[in-house]
Amino acid sequence: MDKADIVVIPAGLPRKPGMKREDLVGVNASVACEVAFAAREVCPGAMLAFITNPINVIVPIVATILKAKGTYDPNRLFGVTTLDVVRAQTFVADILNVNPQKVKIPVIGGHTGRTILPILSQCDPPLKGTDKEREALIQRIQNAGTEVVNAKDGLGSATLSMAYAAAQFVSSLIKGIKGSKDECIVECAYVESDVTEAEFFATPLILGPQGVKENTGLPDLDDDERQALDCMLPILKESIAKGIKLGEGMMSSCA
Ligand SMILES: NC(=O)c1ccc[n+]([C@@H]2O[C@H](COP(=O)([O-])OP(=O)(O)OC[C@H]3O[C@@H](n4cnc5c(N)ncnc54)[C@H](O)[C@@H]3O)[C@@H](O)[C@H]2O)c1
Ligand SMILES: O=C(O)C[C@H](O)C(=O)O
Repeated sequence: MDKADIVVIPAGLPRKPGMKREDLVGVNASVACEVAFAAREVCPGAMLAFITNPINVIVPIVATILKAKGTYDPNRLFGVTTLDVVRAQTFVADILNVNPQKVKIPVIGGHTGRTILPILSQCDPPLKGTDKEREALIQRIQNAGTEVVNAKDGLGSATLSMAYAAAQFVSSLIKGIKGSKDECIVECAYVESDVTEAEFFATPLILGPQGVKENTGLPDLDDDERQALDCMLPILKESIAKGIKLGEGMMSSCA
């Protein structure tokens, strides 16, 4: 890790069938801040990309600790939510019978249950379908992680698809660092944000040499999506408050 520009953190316990991602916070919070502290010792200024669950809580924990230590840069701390986008692309591509890599679809919010909000109204190519079909698709995207955890029956969570998603996200971070003038590098990720009343929130981000170059904000939303956003915000805010409180409590144990 010495002098690394990017540190990707996949360490931690995966859930077992019947568990929620938040059930992992007791064990994984300490993993997250130990790794973050080590990274700050040997590669201050590195971009930190956390895969460790529960993302919605882990990122606020790490931000709180780093803030207190004076080493926090909100543009360089990411919760990796790329897998939600990859899933949305894949399931939409199945329906449209197109190459998943050609599907563009923002997924906003956080990384669990209803906080995962795929914005189907902005899908390119456009997606048609009844309200019932759209609702089923949204639920499939939101529950895909649980589907894998159940299928693996105690042997872990999504591995290959996560590796693919992480490779895509990190490639984009690298392209951003290299500062390609001709290319606008955009990825959704869970970062500190003032886009909604949730202090951390995933939206499409333009990446550059310093990490987040620009937060593009909320995509256009239809009425159902706006309602889903309103429903998700209290859930997300509760997780964030929990993360901040845990982060404050963990300062001495992680140092
Ligand atoms: N963000 C996402 O979309 C996403 C997707 C998949 C998995 N995850 C999360 O990633 C984490 C890992 O999941 P997995 O399925 O790869 O689990 P896994 O058990 O296959 O791998 C976890 C690895 O972390 C290591 N580890 C555990 N505690 C550690 C510590 N204290 N220090 C260093 N290494 C440690 C283990 O030795 C193991 O190699 C879980 O928290 C899981 O929920 C997130
Ligand atoms: O679902 C999990 O526990 C792992 C990961 O968050 C996923 O979405 O696959």
